[in-house]
Amino acid sequence: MKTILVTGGAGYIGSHTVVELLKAGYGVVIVDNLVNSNLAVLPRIETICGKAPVFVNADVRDASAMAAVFAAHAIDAVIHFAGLKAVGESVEQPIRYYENNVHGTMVLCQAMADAGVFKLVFSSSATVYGPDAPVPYVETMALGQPSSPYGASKAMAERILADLCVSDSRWAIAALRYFNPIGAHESGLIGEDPKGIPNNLMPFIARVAVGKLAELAIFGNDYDTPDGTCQRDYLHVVDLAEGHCQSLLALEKPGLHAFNLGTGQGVSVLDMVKAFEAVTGQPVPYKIAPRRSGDLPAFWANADKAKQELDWAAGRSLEQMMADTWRWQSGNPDGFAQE
Ligand SMILES: NC(=O)c1ccc[n+]([C@@H]2O[C@H](COP(=O)([O-])OP(=O)(O)OC[C@H]3O[C@@H](n4cnc5c(N)ncnc54)[C@H](O)[C@@H]3O)[C@@H](O)[C@H]2O)c1
Ligand SMILES: O=c1ccn([C@@H]2O[C@H](COP(=O)(O)OP(=O)(O)O[C@H]3O[C@H](CO)[C@@H](O)[C@H](O)[C@H]3O)[C@@H](O)[C@H]2O)c(=O)[nH]1
Repeated sequence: MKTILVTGGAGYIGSHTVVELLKAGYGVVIVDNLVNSNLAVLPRIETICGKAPVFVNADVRDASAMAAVFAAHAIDAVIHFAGLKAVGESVEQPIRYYENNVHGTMVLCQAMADAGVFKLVFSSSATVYGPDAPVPYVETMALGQPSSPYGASKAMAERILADLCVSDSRWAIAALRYFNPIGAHESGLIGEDPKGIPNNLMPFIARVAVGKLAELAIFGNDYDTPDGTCQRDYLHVVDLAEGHCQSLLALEKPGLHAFNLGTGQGVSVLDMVKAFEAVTGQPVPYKIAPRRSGDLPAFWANADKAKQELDWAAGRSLEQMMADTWRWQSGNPDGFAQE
């Protein structure tokens, strides 16, 4: 049985990926400092899978703690989710973001090399293409100039990982560029649980529908898009989790391999509201508000490379994303905090 170290495995995408890894027969060791997650996710993972991951409460920037993890467990590969992800917060706290996302990745990689582990799957983002890239984004495009420290931290980490691969041919790294993951596990037991008022569209819609927030503000309806609202490539978080399992197979080839993980379809903010209402029957009151600084009008993936090289495609429908989001939100109105 292969054992995967999952940093940030208590978080939103990490927890769904841990479920898919356990189901696929991997052993899992989670390292998470719980800065944006809750221990209550662990028994829920065990309920879904019938088995539990090992959990280590540690920070990936803590070199001695990471050395201890590699000494205690025979790790075959690492999936590195641990990072901070709020775009607006990163503009206010750039050093905290670079320190966590860039320095954290460097400490992890050094610990891996010291332990003789050279297979890594890295959580990157569509934002690395930068604001000027033509749509759809394709992996052959150069990294752009992301406009936020968060986006820049992901692009910097990718550059460092590319340099590592040049320095030592034992490294095999997949940089997975996620588009907009939404939805929840179909069990309704785990899902996205942002602290405070959500920044992202889907959890905001879900909190309006469950009565925790009064109305959605749609940030701009005067973009040059079919209905004037921004378009994004929303994919089901379980499809994304499966993409991580598939990408582990790509780690047989040395070097840095970038993959877009998205559906290839752009969906507008208004279409998201309509789809949620149609699937759940819950009204989502909204108002049109000014544009949000830094938002791009529209972007989506060319996901052909993942299909060809990973045999992966985002197959779950928008309807399923909405139904699963609502099952999670309505069954857990206070997220994991109620436990
Ligand atoms: N959710 C998205 O829309 C999205 C899009 C593109 C990329 N990503 C990236 O994917 C990864 C996972 O995102 P998510 O949505 O699951 O976020 P999340 O905040 O739910 O999960 C991140 C996890 O990492 C942990 N963590 C953060 N810093 C840590 C550190 N220094 N040491 C140990 N643990 C630490 C947090 O406690 C949390 O459990 C992040 O790197 C994020 O930047 C997310
Ligand atoms: O209350 C809200 C929240 C969002 N939006 C709009 O909804 C769309 C999607 O916004 P959001 O869910 O915040 O996603 P993005 O801004 O596309 O950013 C996400 O997707 C990027 C690409 O993967 C990642 O880099 C980011 O971390 C992640 O937050 C945008 O047009 C927003 O203007 C609203 O109208 N109202």
